[in-house]
Amino acid sequence: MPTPRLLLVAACALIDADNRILLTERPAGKSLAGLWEFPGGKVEAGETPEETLIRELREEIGVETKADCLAPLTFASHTYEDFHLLMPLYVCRRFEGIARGLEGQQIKWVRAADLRAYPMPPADLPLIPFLVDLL
Ligand SMILES: Nc1nc2c([nH]c(=O)n2[C@@H]2O[C@H](COP(=O)(O)OP(=O)(O)OP(=O)(O)O)[C@@H](O)[C@H]2O)c(=O)[nH]1
Repeated sequence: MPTPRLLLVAACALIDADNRILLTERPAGKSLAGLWEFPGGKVEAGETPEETLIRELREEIGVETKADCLAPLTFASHTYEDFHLLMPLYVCRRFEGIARGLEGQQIKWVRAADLRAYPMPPADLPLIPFLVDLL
């Protein structure tokens, strides 16, 4: 079996003053619909992962942040059917704005210990212990 193409996606664990993490629900019609994920998206040509996250946080949930406020935590490396996902996970505690689902998606602030109650894409499951340790 040939190795599927590599897809670079940047994701962010946004953390509020109560140490809760923001999850967003993948909308109906998309792949992995209904699963809860970290905000983020594909790194487009000419973007750094930090630029991707600043753009996606603005577009998806109306939150403003800066590259300085994005700290690398860990990454996911997972083979899906059509691609191999490489997904750096950043942590961000400093942001402006009140997060809301600007694309019609549900959002939830979740304690690290409760993350497993939310069905997540398989690539995300190995990331949970890093957040539990951090928080
Ligand atoms: N943003 C984000 N994407 C994730 C996570 N976990 C995970 O497997 N992914 C995958 O990474 C890709 C993110 O791409 P995207 O979110 O920009 O893509 P998209 O909305 O166009 O989705 P689509 O290409 O499935 O239609 C998706 O295939 C998604 O399933 C996560 O925690 N956050």
